[in-house]
Amino acid sequence: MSQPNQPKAFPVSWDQFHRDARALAWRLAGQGHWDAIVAITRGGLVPAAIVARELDIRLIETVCVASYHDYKSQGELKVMKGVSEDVIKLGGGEGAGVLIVDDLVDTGKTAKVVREMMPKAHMATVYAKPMGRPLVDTFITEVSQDTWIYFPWDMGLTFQPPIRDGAA
Ligand SMILES: O=P(O)(O)OC[C@H]1O[C@H](OP(=O)(O)OP(=O)(O)O)[C@H](O)[C@@H]1O
Ligand SMILES: O=c1[nH]c(=O)c2nc[nH]c2[nH]1
Ligand SMILES: [Mg+2]
Repeated sequence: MSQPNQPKAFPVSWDQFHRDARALAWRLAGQGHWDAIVAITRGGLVPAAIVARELDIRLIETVCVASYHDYKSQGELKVMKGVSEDVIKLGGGEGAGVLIVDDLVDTGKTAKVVREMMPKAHMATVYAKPMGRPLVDTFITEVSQDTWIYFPWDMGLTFQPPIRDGAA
């Protein structure tokens, strides 16, 4: 189970996230036409907005899943809102033509639950860890399982002690 106190840290700035999400859009653009995006809230909302802008996708749905209830442990996975039948049926059923977007896949628990709702959808994340990687069709950057990704919306500017004072 991943935790923010993982030994390795991968901090991502807004600029970096925008570049990586755009790179994801470039990759997806070469793979066909998408009728709709299903964003996995909340982390998937940000890359979904960027991908939707780049690929001119106007039909955006959410699936509301929460798995990490505090910053210490992965709680039970909860689906708070599913995907509308209209979106699932779009490209002929089972999510064909639908792009599922999330910020990352870690253990793959979240991706597995959402994929089961739309088996023919295309799952895309910006980042992936090895355990979850088999559940994702397209991603940009892989980090090791013992790395915690720090997203820009979870961070703020803070003082950094000089390296000579023992900063890691
Ligand atoms: O592959 P997994 O182990 O399931 O973990 C990945 C999920 O965990 C995080 O969401 P989280 O449930 O923390 O909610 P949030 O998007 O609202 O931050 C992240 O945004 C992914 O959706
Ligand atoms: O901010 C986050 N960083 C991560 O590495 C992660 N893994 C699951 N959920 C996560 N949230
Ligand atoms: Mg999430």
